[in-house]
Amino acid sequence: MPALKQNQYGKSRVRFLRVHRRDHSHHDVSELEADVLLSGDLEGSYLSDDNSSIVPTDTVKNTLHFLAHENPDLCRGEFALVIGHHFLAKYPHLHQVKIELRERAWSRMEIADRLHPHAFTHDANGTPFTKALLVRGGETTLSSGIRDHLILKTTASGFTGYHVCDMTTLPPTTDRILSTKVTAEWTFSDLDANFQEADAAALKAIHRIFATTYSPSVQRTLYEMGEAILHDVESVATVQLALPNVHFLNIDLGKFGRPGQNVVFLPTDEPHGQIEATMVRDGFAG
Ligand SMILES: O=c1[nH]c(=O)c2[nH]c(=O)[nH]c2[nH]1
Repeated sequence: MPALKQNQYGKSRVRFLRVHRRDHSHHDVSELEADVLLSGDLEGSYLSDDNSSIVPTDTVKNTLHFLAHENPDLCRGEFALVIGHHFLAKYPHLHQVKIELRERAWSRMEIADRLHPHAFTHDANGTPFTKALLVRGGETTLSSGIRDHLILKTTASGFTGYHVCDMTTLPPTTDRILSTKVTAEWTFSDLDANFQEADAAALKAIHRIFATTYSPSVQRTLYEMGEAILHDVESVATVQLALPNVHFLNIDLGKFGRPGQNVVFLPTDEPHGQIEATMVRDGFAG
C-alpha cells in the first residue's frame, strides 16, 4: 500500500458579494471568490471507506456564506483570519487551514463630483487577493497582493549595456515604451496591521516608482518597487514581484515617408520577458 504523503481538500471558487449597509442608502460592497483547503487527521478518508473525518466541501461553502453574512464589514485580510480561526476552533481534527480570497474590485461612481453612496463601477485592472495559512499551535501567515495589474509609460525607460554575444540582435535604447502586468504579493509581519491601508500604500509605491523614476531595466525597476513597498509599509516583511516585459514594438513606417517614427506601436502578448524577484526586510527570514 503506498504511503499517503500529503493531503488537503476543500472548496474552491466560492463566490459571494457582501453588502455592508452603513445606513439605508450608504453601502460598501466586497465581492469575493474564496478557496479554502483543509488538512488534519483525514488519512482515514483516503486509506479506507471511513468518511467520518470529512467535513463536506458543501459545508465549507455554506460556512463561507454564513461567515460572510456575519462579517459584512471586514476587509479581506481580517475576513481571511476569521475564516481560518473558525475552522480550527470548530473542528479539532483539522490542523491547518489555507485560504485564498480574490476580490472583484468595485469602486464608487463619481456623480456630479461626488462619490455615489451605492452605485459602483468594476475596477477591472487586476485581481487583488489575500492568502492566509493558519496552523494549529503554529504561526499564522498572511499576505496580500494583486495579479495582472496592467501599467504603461511612454518614456523614461531604456535598456543599454547588456551582455552582447553572437546571438544578440537587440539594439540598445534610452527611450522606449515600458509596460508590465504587475503581479505582487506582500507578506505581513504584523497581523494587527490595517491591511486595507497597507494594500493601498503598497500599490501606490509600485505606481510611484514606475511613474517617477527612469527605468534602466525592468530588473532595476522591480527592485526599486519592492524597496519602496518595504520603506512605505512598515507591517510588510517580504515582497514578491513578477513583472512581464510587455513589448510594444515600433512599427516601421519608413516606406510611407515616416522613418524612425515614435508614435505608432504594435502591442504584443508573446513572447514577453519575465522578471521575478523576492525581497526581504533586513532582520526577517525569507
Ligand atoms: O528591462 C529589460 N530587461 C531584460 O532582461 C531585457 N531583455 C530584453 O530583450 N529586453 C529587456 N529589457
